[in-house]
Amino acid sequence: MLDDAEGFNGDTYLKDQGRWRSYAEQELYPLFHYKVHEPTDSRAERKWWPDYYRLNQKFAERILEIYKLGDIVIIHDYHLLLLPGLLRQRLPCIYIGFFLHVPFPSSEFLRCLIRRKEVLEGVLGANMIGFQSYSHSRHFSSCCTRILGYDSSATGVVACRTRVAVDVFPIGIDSTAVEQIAYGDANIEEKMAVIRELYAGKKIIVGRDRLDSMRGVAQKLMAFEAFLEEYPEWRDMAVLIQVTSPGSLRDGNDHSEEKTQNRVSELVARINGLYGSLSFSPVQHYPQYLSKDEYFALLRVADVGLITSVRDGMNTTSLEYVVCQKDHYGPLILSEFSGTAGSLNSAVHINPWDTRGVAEAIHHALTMSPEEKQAQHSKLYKHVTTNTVQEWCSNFLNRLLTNLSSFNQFITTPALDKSALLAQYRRSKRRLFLFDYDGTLTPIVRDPSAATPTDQIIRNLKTLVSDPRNAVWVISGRDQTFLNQWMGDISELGLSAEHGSFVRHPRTKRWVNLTEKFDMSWQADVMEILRHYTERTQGAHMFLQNSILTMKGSFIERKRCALTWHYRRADPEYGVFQALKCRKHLETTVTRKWEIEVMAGKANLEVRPAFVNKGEITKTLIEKYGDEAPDFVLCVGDDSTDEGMSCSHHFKMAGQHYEANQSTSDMFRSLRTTNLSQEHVFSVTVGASSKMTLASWHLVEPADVVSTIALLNGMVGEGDPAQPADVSKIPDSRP
Ligand SMILES: O=P(O)(O)OC[C@H]1O[C@H](O[C@H]2O[C@H](CO)[C@@H](O)[C@H](O)[C@H]2O)[C@H](O)[C@@H](O)[C@@H]1O
Repeated sequence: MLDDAEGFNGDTYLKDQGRWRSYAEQELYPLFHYKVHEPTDSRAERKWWPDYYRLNQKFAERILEIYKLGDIVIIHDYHLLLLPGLLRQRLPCIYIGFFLHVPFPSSEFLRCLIRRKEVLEGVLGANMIGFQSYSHSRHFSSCCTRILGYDSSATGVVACRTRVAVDVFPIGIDSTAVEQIAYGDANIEEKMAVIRELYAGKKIIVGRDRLDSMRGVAQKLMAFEAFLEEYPEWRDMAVLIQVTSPGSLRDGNDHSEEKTQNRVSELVARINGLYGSLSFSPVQHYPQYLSKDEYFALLRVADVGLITSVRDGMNTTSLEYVVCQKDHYGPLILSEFSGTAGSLNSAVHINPWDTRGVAEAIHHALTMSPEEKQAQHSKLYKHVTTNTVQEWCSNFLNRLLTNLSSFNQFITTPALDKSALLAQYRRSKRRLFLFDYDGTLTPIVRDPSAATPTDQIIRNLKTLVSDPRNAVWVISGRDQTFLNQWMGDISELGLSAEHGSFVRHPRTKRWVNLTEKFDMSWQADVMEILRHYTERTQGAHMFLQNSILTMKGSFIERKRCALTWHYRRADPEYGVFQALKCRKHLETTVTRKWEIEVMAGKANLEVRPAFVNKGEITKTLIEKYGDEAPDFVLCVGDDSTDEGMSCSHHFKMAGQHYEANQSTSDMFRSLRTTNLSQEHVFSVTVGASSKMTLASWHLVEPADVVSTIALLNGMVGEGDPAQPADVSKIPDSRP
């Protein structure tokens, strides 16, 4: 990536430190603050990206040198977004917590980043990702769904093989240290006296910001100008002391920092020209760094603190201001776009874009009664001194440890032990195979009719059924027509359609309808509700995995008995939202009237008679063996409707009913109480090892299921994943 031919040798690295930060500060930082730069030929971006990658790689290399098993790595901020992924590649079991100090933008903004995918995948290498505020965490999860196609919620993202926790940790300051410095230094008192003397008889409004466009200094000045215009009584009575420290590289590559600087100077000159005199300028602008003494003196002497940032992660000045006002109770005016706004509820909240509104807020702050100021301040002070940075550290660590221990102990399902499976297969005489279809024998794709079995699957199923010791069943939610069309020719294969509603026994052509006597009038009521949601859950153009997809919207699959409402082709987040509403609607109306059940499948809701399910059919098949129980059972499924399939027998034994929300420990304990000998049963879920399941084993994807069958058939190399023939067959990674 970087070599001497490019002119990068060790010395240059050391001298040219700024280049390592270029990508983070000129691309990520502005974009994370909702700022897109002017169109460019993207040459600079292409130059910065390798440096950014290399920087992250260097950190990874150094960590790997000193890492010991069990160590926890905590990574901070946007300079190191790739580091979690780089570490995870080398050490799959490493524990990583990541915290982002700046905002995280909505997917509409992140999409503008050329390297959006790499950045998201990189940070998803962590076990837990922390954000300053709920909206940032929600945006992140939504980006993972909309840009990477992963399943996500406000609390986590399921990335390929594992669940990454997402949480909110608003950061605090070391309030004790700030208080000790601000109140324990005679120099500060001296400086305060000087400022007070300079502005004797005047109210002091203080602003201290970095000079970049995100800090809203121009907005602040415009609001101050409006304040002097609207409230002439304050013209000689109030001064705005604004200190702006120079920004870093961060304002993008469109010279906007320079523009902000010019705009600020113009505004200062205009306000002082309009409302100042020879003896007094209402805006005192200091474009410089402040010493610690000066900074704390200014915060202590202020009558009002004014923060108008248009976007920031956590505004520490606002927190320090609160500590410094413990004997003066100056109100804090705080932008609602500041990361601290969510925590500092008692501040005077403003919208920096509402110039007149901010002017009014300044007047209000200056005219508050002493009691009101004190009451407001004491709430702010309590918050800042309770939610300190120390508190933040322990919260972050505790939550990370909880997440790590729950992943490790309860959720992780081991990969299928294929040698144990093969050994038991070879020594057994009565073998039962139960396969789900969608997501198990074939990958999940966007269009149900495109999920057809490959030649390898058919060949392997045929070989499997040809052994008289094997009873092989496909137990699916699909209807008879579909199963007949694609697997009907394998006469030795048992088929169960629509979640156990219809059964075709091996070596028969006839389908038995188990719902024959069931009143089907419920379908009309359910259809009406499903139509209502179909009409309201339309399609969208969506960006997924680097291509634009036209999502046609939700639709109803009408089977002979069951009705399935599919929302995979709707906007992913809106589809989930509508499905929740639809499910609730069904469960508070039709399921009370009829003996029917609503199941949440993969991007679908299915409604079918309550007495048929995959568990029931499994139970019947096992019971048929009577005293001669099968000595080999392989049961493979991928979604919640299959969970009942792998455990029906032991739940009967335990006299319990399986509840989807039953705690994991209960579920696994129950699994061990089956009446079939445990070493004869292989219940396998297809998906991540971190998936909540009753199964004892997992395989990552349908291709692994096929290769496992091939292994039992002695057809090694037969189970290689099929190449998708057309775009409709490209697996959809969302569950
Ligand atoms: O029990 P299964 O064999 O797993 O069948 C469950 C449902 O699968 C089908 O829908 C699902 O797979 C589609 C193709 O990959 C996918 O587009 C859809 O989003 C999934 O929900 C099928 O259409 C349903 O009838 C089955 O009940």
